[in-house]
Formats: sequence, C-alpha cells, structure tokens
Amino acid sequence: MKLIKYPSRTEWAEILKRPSLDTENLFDTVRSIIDRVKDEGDRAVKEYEAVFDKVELSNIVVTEEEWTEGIANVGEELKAAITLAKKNIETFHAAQRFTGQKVETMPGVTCWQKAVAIEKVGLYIPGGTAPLFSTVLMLAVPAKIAGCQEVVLCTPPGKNGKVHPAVLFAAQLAGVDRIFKVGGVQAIAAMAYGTESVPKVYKIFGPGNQYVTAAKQLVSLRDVAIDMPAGPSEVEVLADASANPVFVAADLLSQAEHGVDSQAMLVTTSEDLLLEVVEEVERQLIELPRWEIAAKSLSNSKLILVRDMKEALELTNEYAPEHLIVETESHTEVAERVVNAGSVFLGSYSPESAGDYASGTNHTLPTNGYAKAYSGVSLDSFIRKITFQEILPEGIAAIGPSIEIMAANEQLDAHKNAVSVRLEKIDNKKLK
Ligand SMILES: NC(=O)c1ccc[n+]([C@@H]2O[C@H](COP(=O)([O-])OP(=O)(O)OC[C@H]3O[C@@H](n4cnc5c(N)ncnc54)[C@H](O)[C@@H]3O)[C@@H](O)[C@H]2O)c1
Ligand SMILES: N[C@H](CO)Cc1c[nH]c[nH+]1
Ligand SMILES: [Zn+2]
Repeated sequence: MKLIKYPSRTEWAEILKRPSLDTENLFDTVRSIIDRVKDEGDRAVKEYEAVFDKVELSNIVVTEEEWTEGIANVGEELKAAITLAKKNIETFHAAQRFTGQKVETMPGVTCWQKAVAIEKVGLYIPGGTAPLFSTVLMLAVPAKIAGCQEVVLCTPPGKNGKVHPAVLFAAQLAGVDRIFKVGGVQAIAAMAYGTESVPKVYKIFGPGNQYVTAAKQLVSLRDVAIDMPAGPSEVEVLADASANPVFVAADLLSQAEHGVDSQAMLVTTSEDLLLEVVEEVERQLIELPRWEIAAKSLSNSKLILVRDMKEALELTNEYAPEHLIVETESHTEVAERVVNAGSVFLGSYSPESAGDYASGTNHTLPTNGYAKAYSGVSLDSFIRKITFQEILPEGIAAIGPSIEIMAANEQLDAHKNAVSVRLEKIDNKKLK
C-alpha cells in the first residue's frame, strides 16, 4: 500500500486513479466477442465458455434436475443465512415502492405517473473467482417486487460445468425463472441480442470484472438498457484518531480480496492511526486464504494522510467511492457532507460486509467514480414511470392559447392546429 502524506491538490488526480486494464485493447477484445455471439448465438457462447471458463458444454441451460440436485447440496445453515438476508433485502426494497400522486396543474388538467415493471430482465452473477450468490438476492429480489415478468440469470459455470449450488438456491428463493451457464462478455451479449437458448432482455443488471463492465457499456450504446457500470469493488475508509485500526484494516481487506483490480483507500487525519492500520493489514493479510489476490489489489491501494476533516471530505467527494465507511467521532455530521458515494456505512459497527450480504441495502453499486452521477441498484432500476394526463374541455381552454402561441413560434403549425380545432369546438358549443 502506498503511504501518501499531505498531498497537494495538483496530485489528487493521480492519487485517485483506479487500476485499469489497457482500455483500447479491452474494448477491442470485448467488441469482437459481442459481435460473434450476436452473429453465431449458442455456438459462439459455447466456444467462449471453453476458452475462458475452461468448460465444454453441450447445453447451456440449467435443467430442472440440475437445479434440484444442486439445491440439495446446500447445507441448512447456509440456507437459513441466505433466507435471513433475503428477508432484509426484501423489507428495504419493498419500502421503496413508488406511490404516484395525481396532480392538477390547472383546473381541468390532471397529470400523474404510474410505475410499471420492465417486462424482461437479465441478471449477471459474477463467478470468475468467487460464486457471488449474494448478488442473486440483490438483483432478483427487487426484480420480483417490481413485478418483472421474465427474470433470467447468467453466471459462469465451475470447471465441472455446473452452477454453484448456493446460486441455484438463492435463485429459487428469489423467484428467478431461468438460469444459463454463461459468464463474462458472452453472457452480456447473449442477453442483449438473444441466442437459440438465451432470451433477449430489455435491461441487463449486475456487477462484474472489467470485461463484463465494458461489455455492458458497449451493448448499452444502442441495443439494451443497463443498470450502471458496476465494476471492480472499491472501499474508502474515512477515519480519525478515534477509529479502531483492527476494524479499519479488516474493512480494507474485505474489498481488496475481491479481485486484483479492486481498490481500498484510507483517508485519515491521524498519522498514528495510519501507521497502526499498516501493521494491522500486514498481520491480517497473511491469515487470508485469498491473500495473493488481496496483496495484489493492495498494491493499487493508498493510505492518505490529510490536514483536516474538511480536506478529507473534499478528497472523498472527488474520489466518489463505491463504498464509504465513516469511522470518525462525529460520523453523522461528517456523513451529512458526503455528496459522492455509492453506499455509506456509519460508525465502528457498520462494516461494509453488512451491506454486501444482509443489512438490506443493495450491493450492486457504481464504481470507477461513476457514483458522481449514478445510483446503485434499487427498486427504481426495475421500473419505468409512465406519465399520464387527462385534460377536460375547461383544461384545454385554459392552456390551449399558450400552446398555440408556443407552437406558432416554434414554426410547428400542425401542433398549433391540434389545439385550435378543439378550442373552436368549445367556442362553438358556448355560442349555441
Ligand atoms: N460494483 C459492484 O457492485 C460489484 C459487486 C460484486 C462484485 N463486483 C466485482 O465483480 C468482479 C467479479 O469478477 P470475476 O472475474 O470474479 O467474475 P466475472 O463473472 O465478472 O468474470 C468472469 C468472466 O470474465 C471473463 N474473462 C476473464 N478473462 C477474460 C479475458 N482475458 N478476455 C475476455 N473475457 C475474460 C470470462 O468469461 C469469465 O467467465 C470483481 O471485480 C468484483 O470486485 C462488483
Ligand atoms: N462488495 C461487492 C460489491 O462491490 C459485493 C459482494 C458480494 N459478495 C461479497 N461482496
Ligand atoms: Zn464485497
């Protein structure tokens, strides 16, 4: 981890850079995979599964038997944990239901919005280095609450050609309709364009590595909607001298272990804390089964000492982390001043892992600074709001003359006419 003391503002851009693959080549590679899947369907999908996931598949559909057999391998303890998490995620997302109000903008002019679920959605569940069955809940639970009619899921199979049993269990619990053994770019392309097996969907959701994220961005340019760019995980801990270095180190490592391109940052006003965290990270790292991945990702990570909390917050808002843990004396006050972050965790007993699994919030969040403009997945991500209006004769009489003047000035006479013919009818009735 790089230790940086009192950086000047001119250094910020360099310090806050995310680790990334060579973008030029990344997009070229991804584009060529998408094109082949679009043209050749299942055949190309199977070929890419052999290349990237090292598995020869005769059928990419998870059958009823595979589903049942897989679920039977999930232990009761894990089932109970997943069930508890699902309940909290459901409670939090159900509370986000939209209740549109009818608004009378003028007498006789009523406008309102109605939430309507996206009919066909595709969920991507990462599985390159860890089977993220928690992500199934994060995506399928709000999809079902929203009322999506067709919920399909793609995830990379293991080397045995099977989907992880806990992914199958979570999918069944949350109400997923169909599962396909497809990962990476080929999964995104299959859901964007459809293949013989995988249906084309209207919107694709889910996190993934840089290949998956680039694929989502490319297909969304023209052909399908996506939730947001949810790439390699990030966490920033914003801490002062009151923070517990053991907790801080554990939180940094919890995201560092996701992948070699994850990033963990500490921004602190306390040099003592910073030094204690360095020692603690080293101590905890060697105990981790995924220490090699975490160690690589820590080489992208920074511990930054700043002059005061004002500067800490400015740096944080510029970084716009996916996750922000605030471990300071007055965390409520500090949190009030956070404007750019995906999900914020307050106080010593709110580890980021809680949001990853079971507190109820969604863990599919914008990375790479996109938190400046995007929200994480929520119930809203699965609906559209259609506007309605009903205008009575007295309403068109009230707004019609203004519409006529505006349309005439935009030189759009047909628009004006659509109002004029109605106003004339109303006038004629009055004359009679
Ligand atoms: N932002 C979020 O909300 C969020 C949530 C959970 C996980 N994540 C991130 O998701 C990622 C999961 O990554 P992962 O790799 O474990 O799983 P993944 O499922 O995203 O990617 C695995 C797939 O990548 C493809 N791939 C690998 N190397 C490739 C190459 N050279 N060319 C083309 N395709 C290639 C393969 O098809 C493989 O199936 C991690 O970076 C993690 O941090 C983010
Ligand atoms: N931290 C990830 C989001 O960046 C989500 C996750 C799933 N499992 C564990 N963590
Ligand atoms: Zn995580």
